[in-house]
Amino acid sequence: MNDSLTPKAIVAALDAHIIGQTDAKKAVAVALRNRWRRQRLGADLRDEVTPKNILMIGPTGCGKTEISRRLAKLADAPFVKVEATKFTEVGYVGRDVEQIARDLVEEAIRLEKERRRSAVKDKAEEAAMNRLLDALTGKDSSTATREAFKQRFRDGVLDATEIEIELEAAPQMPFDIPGAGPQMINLGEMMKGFGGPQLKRRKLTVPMAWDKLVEEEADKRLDQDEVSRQALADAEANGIVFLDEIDKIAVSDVRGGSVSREGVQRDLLPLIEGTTVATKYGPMKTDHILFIASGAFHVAKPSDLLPELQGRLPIRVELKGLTEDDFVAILSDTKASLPEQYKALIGTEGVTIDFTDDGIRAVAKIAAEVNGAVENIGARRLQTVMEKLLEEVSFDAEDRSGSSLTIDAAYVETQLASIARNTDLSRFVL
Ligand SMILES: Nc1ncnc2c1ncn2[C@@H]1O[C@H](COP(=O)(O)OP(=O)(O)OP(=O)(O)O)[C@@H](O)[C@H]1O
Repeated sequence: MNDSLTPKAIVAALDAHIIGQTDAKKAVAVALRNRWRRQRLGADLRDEVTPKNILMIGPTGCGKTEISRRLAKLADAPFVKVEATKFTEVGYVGRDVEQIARDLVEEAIRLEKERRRSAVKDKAEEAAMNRLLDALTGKDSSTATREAFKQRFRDGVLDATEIEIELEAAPQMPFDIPGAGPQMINLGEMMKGFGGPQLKRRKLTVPMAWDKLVEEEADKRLDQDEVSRQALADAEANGIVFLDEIDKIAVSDVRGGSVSREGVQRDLLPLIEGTTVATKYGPMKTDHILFIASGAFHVAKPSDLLPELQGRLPIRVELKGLTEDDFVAILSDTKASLPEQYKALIGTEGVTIDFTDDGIRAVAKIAAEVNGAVENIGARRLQTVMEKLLEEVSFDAEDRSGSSLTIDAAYVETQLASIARNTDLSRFVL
């Protein structure tokens, strides 16, 4: 992990994307830094220090997932999000929770491959280009023809052309056998025993074929054993699991369903306390995974969770519901904010859109109003409101090329006010 990721630096980096919620940002920042600190301890003490897992309490759409996801990205750490309620569904068997660890390893594998692909990029691209030219011009084509096609490819002339290429078939079965884990059949590996991996012909556009070929050529050049080993270690030491809706498996009453909910808590416990899960890359220890559990806790309270589980989530942070002013800040002060995204997207069609300050304020006001009148879904409301606001322009942007549009309070009013003020309608539309 990067030495410069001090708690202050982490909070500052999160501030660029998430408005407010300082307590939660500080808690995750310290948790991440503690991992860095632990790596610097002597071996005997290092094993004793377990992560101080976090319980985030706050209404929906206020930034719980976003903070955790951004933290993982910052740390380049494997991250998975799981809904705790998923395990209360019909057909659930206790060991399904182990799938969380397996998913984390898969994510670590993806990250590890991504890191290593850049090292073999040049060689992979060279080989991919040869295969692409074989497909476009035939294996026996002259150097001049190949060079000409290479140039056309680079100039984007072939972007809409479709070609057939041979790719390795997916290396494993497309479905998991519940609980099978390590015994999962790896078709790619099996086929190697029968003279190489299975190939499959696929028809793709040239740019898509290029991406697939580069990926395949890069993977061929990676030491798969080394990738697995490193990814497993990465998941064990740096993995972050976000357990959403933990409040929904707390037992606040004795009515139906509570047994299974308590059962899920019991099943989750070993994972959080530290156990070894069999994965197809080898056994994985879960002791040092950081768990961030989250829930609104409108009905159940944290004290309704099993005491053992409460003990494993010692850091409690409360996140606040977002106000109209927060919405203004989210729209104006975050990196790659929604208005910026729409501006750039519509800009590709030659239409310039600009948001005025009062336009932004009007969007924030309507989002807050609809949240109050219909259902409070937090900052997610901004997405639905913005989408509706720009629906018309998004649809016919190509006819407006060269024009510009100023989105001020008056424009927002005309587009949205009638929907926003009509509760029944906004229930469906916004
Ligand atoms: N404080 C905030 N600042 C900026 N954007 C926010 C904030 N809170 C939420 N958002 C945006 O709203 C969306 C939903 O937020 P998020 O996924 O973090 O919700 P959540 O609190 O985890 O809710 P849930 O428990 O329902 O999953 C995301 O796109 C996120 O970027």
